[in-house]
Amino acid sequence: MKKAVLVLADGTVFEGRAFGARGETLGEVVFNTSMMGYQEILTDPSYVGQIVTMAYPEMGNVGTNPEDEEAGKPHAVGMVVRMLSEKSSNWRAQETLDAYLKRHGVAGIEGVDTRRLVRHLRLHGAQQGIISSENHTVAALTERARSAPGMEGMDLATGVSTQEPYTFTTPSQDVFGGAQAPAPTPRFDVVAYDYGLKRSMLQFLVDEGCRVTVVPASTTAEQVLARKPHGVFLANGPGDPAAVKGADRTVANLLGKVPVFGICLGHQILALALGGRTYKMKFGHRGANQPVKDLTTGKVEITAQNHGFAVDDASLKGKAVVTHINLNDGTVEGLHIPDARAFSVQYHPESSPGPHDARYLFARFAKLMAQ
Ligand SMILES: NC(=O)CC[C@H](N)C(=O)O
Repeated sequence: MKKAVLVLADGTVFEGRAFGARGETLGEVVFNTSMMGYQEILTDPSYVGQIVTMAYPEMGNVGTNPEDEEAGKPHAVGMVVRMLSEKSSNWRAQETLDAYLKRHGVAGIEGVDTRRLVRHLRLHGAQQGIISSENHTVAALTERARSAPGMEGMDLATGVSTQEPYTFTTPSQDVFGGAQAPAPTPRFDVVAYDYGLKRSMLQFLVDEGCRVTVVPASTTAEQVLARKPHGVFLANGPGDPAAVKGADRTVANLLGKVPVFGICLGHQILALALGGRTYKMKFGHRGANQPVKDLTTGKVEITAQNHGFAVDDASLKGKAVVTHINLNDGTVEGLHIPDARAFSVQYHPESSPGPHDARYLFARFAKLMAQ
């Protein structure tokens, strides 16, 4: 295999071998502690502009398949792994991870001391970096990574959002049982803002009896209200929430008029709509093992997460109730605005990949719409 390097903006170098597409890729280097689900992670549009390091040491052993795609293609711009499994060993596998990334033009590096890399990012923060299998000097690569703009101020959601509205009616799939569960008869019309959404979120909404209309991020509140929806869903997405053009004002104009449920970027935008502030975290939360406490019940959920920004609790000035916190660092994980029939979570109740502890939140949204 061809030699490759990962060079961070602070000049740290990691050597390894190229896999996936050859060449060079630049992005924010982040780490994910999930042991499985690399295909769902790679295809999650929230990873636009990011190179994902998988902390778990062996990747690629179940190959890739058409059902585990969260969007039509991988959105992460690069992948860093300790050991790449050359063989796919799973009844659903259709392509190796290497061939899959090659086909989609995504560069990877394997054989990297990912334990050192993760510790480095944890200590010094997520930062821009380059994977390269071309023979450039480390100094040149460092300089390029150093001068690349960071995530702050980046409106990446508008770029990945759908151009046209569309209807989504597919329920979640039972990959073990083979056939799909029949979709329940729709009871609710839901408008879903696409900031870079994962398909499984829509499937779980359909499972709860929602007829989902997905709309572009730039859709105005008036256009949405004209559809007379029972509820509005704010999806996840890449980049800086504060940079998503007009999103805070749009959501502010929806609050109080229709039930709202937000996930991740959607949660952050909901906070901005209330006049709150979001900030860039040092290295974020990415993985399938983040403990979150529901302050209203005292219950702890193990959650899937993927975010690099967070809501500043103090900036909300009591306009929302903080319902959930992260038990690792105390950051805000959930909000409730009782007067406006709106709630949101920073984590991913659809998981995909990850534990199913929080899937009840889709039912909570349905209950809110039924009232
Ligand atoms: N998954 C998401 O929606 C991520 C939201 C935002 N881009 C962040 O990194 O915090």
